[in-house]
Amino acid sequence: MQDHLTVIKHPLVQHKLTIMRERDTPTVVFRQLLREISQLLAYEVTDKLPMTTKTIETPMQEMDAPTLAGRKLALISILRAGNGLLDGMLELIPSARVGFVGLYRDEKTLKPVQYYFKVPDLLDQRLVIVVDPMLATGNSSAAAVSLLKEAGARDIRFLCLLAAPEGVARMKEAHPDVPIVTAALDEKLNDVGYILPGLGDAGDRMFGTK
Ligand SMILES: O=P(O)(O)OC[C@H]1O[C@H](OP(=O)(O)OP(=O)(O)O)[C@H](O)[C@@H]1O
Ligand SMILES: O=c1cc[nH]c(=O)[nH]1
Ligand SMILES: [Mg+2]
Repeated sequence: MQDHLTVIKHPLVQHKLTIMRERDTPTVVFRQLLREISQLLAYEVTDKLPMTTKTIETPMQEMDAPTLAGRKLALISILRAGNGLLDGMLELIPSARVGFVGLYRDEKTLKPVQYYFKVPDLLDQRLVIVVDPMLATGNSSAAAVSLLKEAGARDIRFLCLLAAPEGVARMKEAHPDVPIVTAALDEKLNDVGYILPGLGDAGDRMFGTK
């Protein structure tokens, strides 16, 4: 990936995102749409994976056919809301190793509080895709990426659903080497750190909490 920020404008992504944003969309629909969008976003965030060929036999003849070069992959979910993106991506990439970074935002300071960290080994040899639907201040994603770098990760991409300009700037400053893929770049944060127009609290909408 070359660009620091890639916004996926595919009609299916944008249509599903609009339904997710609507206040009255129920949890069951929100969750299903996040799963579907994650698979469309996975397509983009895994582009340019190294390929090789192998010789196969079709029913008609032998051919040299393209196949993944076996690059090791790790999907890292920032708990809790990251799990909504993770589930769909795992359906597409079932062999990926999976890690979890448990973080929540302190409502007053907007700083992340860590409560869990468990990641696959050999992170330095893997493409590491960090997933979290919301990039707001960027404090959570920047902290998660720092922890992953401390654990050895070198080739990292960040996948989210909505990004605020403030969060993109924060990530660019802290981790200019980490490309971001998102379905939308929204306008701004409100004075308590929520994305506008946004979709509200992704974790709450996904899990039916308040
Ligand atoms: O960019 P930031 O300002 O750090 O905000 C984004 C973070 O906030 C949300 O998590 P939250 O703290 O609500 O935890 P949850 O996933 O458990 O709901 C979201 O899923 C991100 O992790
Ligand atoms: O708008 C926001 C900001 C942070 N976390 C969310 O879930 N939503
Ligand atoms: Mg939340």
